[in-house]
Amino acid sequence: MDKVYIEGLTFQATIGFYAWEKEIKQTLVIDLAMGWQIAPAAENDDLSKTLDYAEISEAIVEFANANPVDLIETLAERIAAFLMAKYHIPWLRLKLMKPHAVHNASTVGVEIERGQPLTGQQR
Ligand SMILES: Nc1nc2c(c(=O)[nH]1)N=C([C@H](O)[C@@H](O)CO)CN2
Repeated sequence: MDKVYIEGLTFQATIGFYAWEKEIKQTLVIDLAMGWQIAPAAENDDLSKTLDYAEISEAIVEFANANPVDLIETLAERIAAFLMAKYHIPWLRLKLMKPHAVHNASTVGVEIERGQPLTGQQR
């Protein structure tokens, strides 16, 4: 299956279970792989036939800031559902990290896979 990637998308958002976390913004980092048939875009050299990683990166940051939640699990699920619906993405793997949450860990996070990978016939 072909994929379009965004790795290390780093941004600030309000996220966290504790009251003090609702008053600040914290760093989040996303790695995202999206199943997509890239041949039509390549054949026509046409951005409109693929997933625009620049547009999607902006959409993720806007969505995260418009939808503050407690848990990174909740944000990961909501971003996945939002992207799949808006961009008709059949399958994605999303890793959401909160690097400064645990002082003696380099990062913490969740990783989810949603949807169905494209089969050979759909490629
Ligand atoms: N599995 C999770 N564990 C924790 C989360 C979370 O979102 N998922 N969040 C917190 C706090 O918000 C933490 O980041 C503050 O130190 C704790 N554990």
